[in-house]
Amino acid sequence: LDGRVKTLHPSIHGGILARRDQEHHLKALNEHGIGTFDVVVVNLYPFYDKVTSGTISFEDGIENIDIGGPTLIRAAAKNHKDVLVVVDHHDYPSLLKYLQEKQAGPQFRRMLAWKAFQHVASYDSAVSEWLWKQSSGGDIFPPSFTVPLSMKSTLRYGENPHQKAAFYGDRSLSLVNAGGIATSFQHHGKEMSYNNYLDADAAWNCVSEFENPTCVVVKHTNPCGVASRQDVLEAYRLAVRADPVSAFGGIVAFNTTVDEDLAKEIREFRSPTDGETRMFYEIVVAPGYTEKGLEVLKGKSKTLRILEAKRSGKNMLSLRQVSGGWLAQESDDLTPEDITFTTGSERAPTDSELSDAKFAWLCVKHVKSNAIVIAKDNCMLGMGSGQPNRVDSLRIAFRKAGEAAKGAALASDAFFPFAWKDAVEEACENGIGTIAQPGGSMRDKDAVDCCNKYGVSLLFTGVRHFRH
Ligand SMILES: NC(=O)c1ncn([C@@H]2O[C@H](COP(=O)(O)O)[C@@H](O)[C@H]2O)c1NC=O
Repeated sequence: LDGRVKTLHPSIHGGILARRDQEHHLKALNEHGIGTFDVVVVNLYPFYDKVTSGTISFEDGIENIDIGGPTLIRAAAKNHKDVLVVVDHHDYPSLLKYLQEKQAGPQFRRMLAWKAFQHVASYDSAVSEWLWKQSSGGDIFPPSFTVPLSMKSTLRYGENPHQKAAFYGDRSLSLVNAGGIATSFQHHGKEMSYNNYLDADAAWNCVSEFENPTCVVVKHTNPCGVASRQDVLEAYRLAVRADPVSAFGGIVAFNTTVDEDLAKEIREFRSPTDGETRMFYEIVVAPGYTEKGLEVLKGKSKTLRILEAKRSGKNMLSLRQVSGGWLAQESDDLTPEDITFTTGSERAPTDSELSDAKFAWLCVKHVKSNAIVIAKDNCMLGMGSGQPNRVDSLRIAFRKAGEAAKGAALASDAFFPFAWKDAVEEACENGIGTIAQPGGSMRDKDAVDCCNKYGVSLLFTGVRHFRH
């Protein structure tokens, strides 16, 4: 059958599966003239590499599904008491040692068997994911699926030092060119911590949204400074100035290559709070570094983590754990280009107000709900995040923005419920120029009336950007 049935034979599988401590098993082998196998080493057809290396026909995909290999592996792993099974070249030295010393303890055998079944499960998950893609017409929610994870590193600790932690890479086919923090390269610095991964991910995803040279500063997964400028040095200074206290110890992300000048600025910039303290960051993330830029950024200190990342992919399946289960959703890929900003107030926004509103809207998407962002001239002036009510988030954003909020744009990640004295009124009283919000509240009209009273332009986006 064109080689489809080579090892699927009783002479082979009998020799692997026969229990050496069972007289009748050995007798049966003898009767059929079958010998025993002590070691099974298998390299499976490279299905993963084949189906991820560009276009491959459905027929070629099918032919690359290994059947004999996994069958050998499973048989040997089941009978690991008598047969050593090796699927990973890293285990060749220990195997060699066994072959020389002719002894392998039960723990070593069980470890090989564990690895064998894990290897086959991961292989099958790729085959199954591929077949789902071929058969589901684009449905990203299979009724069941297996996520192939492999450990990238153990971590010193988790969110807190009393929690053990590790970092796993996801080998799902859909993520093969997905980029993002999980596949970033660390040029320099201390080992990444659990919280570092979360923060770097938030910073990288946010900065990747912007087309113009942009700097995003993240603290505890929230962007606390964002600025876009043709001159990225200026973008960096503005992003830090938005909230220098929070930026201290934060993560700084750029969507442009970091060169010598920018690296010097990152290293030398003094905190705008006192003009003296040199800013300190946990991580710098960028799509690339010039040789000199990297050298300057490394400096004398060994601590600053320097990551080089590729743009995170779109159309991702986003998974999140709850106790006893996982929630799955499409990633939030909407950009301002996908959104119609409809004027709801009597006064339409000026071009620059509309541009401010779009910038604020991009930022607010990355802030934890309830989220409010105040922005002007492609620069975040203040943000309020994670408050259980919108009014508090708004007050925090205004407090951070200060006087600069006058005439600026405010984005709210969800509609204003307009209960009690509402946030809209407070924003208008504070001199905001434009408000962008999804709309959809039963009391949208109150928000419109309020904006008309103050001459504020109000934009409805029709979509919201909750981030829990
Ligand atoms: N005591 C604190 O408030 C505090 N200690 C550490 N952090 C921040 O937590 C993050 C690092 O976490 P870890 O220490 O788990 O690697 C950094 O962003 C660091 O600046 C803190 N949070 C700062 O806002």
